[in-house]
Amino acid sequence: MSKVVVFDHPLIQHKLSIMRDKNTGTKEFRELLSEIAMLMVFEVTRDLETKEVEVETPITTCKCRMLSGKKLGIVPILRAGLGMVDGVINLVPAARVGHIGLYRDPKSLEPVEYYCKLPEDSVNRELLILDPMLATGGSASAAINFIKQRGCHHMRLVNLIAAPEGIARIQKDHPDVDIYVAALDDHLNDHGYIVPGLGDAGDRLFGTK
Ligand SMILES: O=P(O)(O)OC[C@H]1O[C@H](OP(=O)(O)OP(=O)(O)O)[C@H](O)[C@@H]1O
Ligand SMILES: O=c1cc[nH]c(=O)[nH]1
Ligand SMILES: [Mg+2]
Repeated sequence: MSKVVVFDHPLIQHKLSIMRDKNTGTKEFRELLSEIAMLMVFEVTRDLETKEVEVETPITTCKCRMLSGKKLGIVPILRAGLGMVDGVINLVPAARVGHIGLYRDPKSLEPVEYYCKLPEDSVNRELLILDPMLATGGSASAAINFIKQRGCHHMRLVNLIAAPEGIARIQKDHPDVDIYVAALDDHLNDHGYIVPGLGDAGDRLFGTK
């Protein structure tokens, strides 16, 4: 069963509250999403493997620790997931970036694929799938399917806000994928939007509405 980790750090919660406010404009929304993504990835990567290495400082040699496990890759789900890339790259500059293009059909709420390009060596990487919103879970589940079809089986899902419906969908379809969120909201409305949520993340990020 997927583990669900909710980050209740005061800085994350403060910034997310500003993002939820309907009066927050595109510039601030974009900056906050990037900042929260950076704070989240700090915790998401807490259990990465390290190994002991010897380092020569200007004073002496000492035993230190450095990353030793799988290299990381990040996979934003377009469009809104793009807003989390910079924040993550700031902390993990060597990560390769793949893209999955999906939009949710407004009537059926089913995901429609329009792009998928993953790094060639994704199979050997631990992938962080980025999307601010986990609503019905249809988009994230489809994205995970694409990734698994390409032979990658090590991934984590990182969302800003999740609805219980989305969590249940991922736990059913992909019990091997852990989910990291900044907030677990109440429910979905009749249009499939998260309540209370923050509205349409892609439109708020790119100012398209
Ligand atoms: O869990 P689901 O019910 O599938 O909904 C979540 C999806 O909806 C949003 O994308 P959207 O379809 O609005 O595309 P956009 O990012 O291009 O705006 C969001 O960024 C997720 O990808
Ligand atoms: O609340 C929601 C649900 C899906 N996509 C969004 O951008 N917001
Ligand atoms: Mg959208």
